[in-house]
Amino acid sequence: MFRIALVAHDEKKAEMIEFAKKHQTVLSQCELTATGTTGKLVQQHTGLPVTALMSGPLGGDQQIGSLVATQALDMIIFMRDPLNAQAHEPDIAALLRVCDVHNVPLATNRQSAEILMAFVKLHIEGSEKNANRTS
Ligand SMILES: O=C(CO)COP(=O)(O)O
Repeated sequence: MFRIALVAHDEKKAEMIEFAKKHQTVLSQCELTATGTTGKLVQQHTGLPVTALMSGPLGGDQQIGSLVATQALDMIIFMRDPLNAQAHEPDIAALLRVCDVHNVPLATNRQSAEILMAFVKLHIEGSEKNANRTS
């Protein structure tokens, strides 16, 4: 099962919700973790179970980073706001860095996120086909 983290800055929360709704079927077959507010919103709007950690500015990005460092996540969908400065910029930079350190796929915009979702979908469909063949 893919372990995916969802993170969205305030200006990108609506886009994250729309993204989660669009990919609800695929995401329902994944284990979802998120920063606090993103997680609550995705859960509210989709009904998907999401483990919501601390809010980003309060340490949520660092918690996601620690999951990356311990190989507890397979990919991160991070809808970043490139136009507004964030108070917790150092935490964000650290999260991006730790993904590169551990070679964990990280999408920081919608189109990259779509490509990662297409990969996850293909993978899930492939596993289902294999399961049907062997059963
Ligand atoms: O700030 C964030 C990522 O840097 C996101 O945090 P929230 O999901 O709690 O808004």
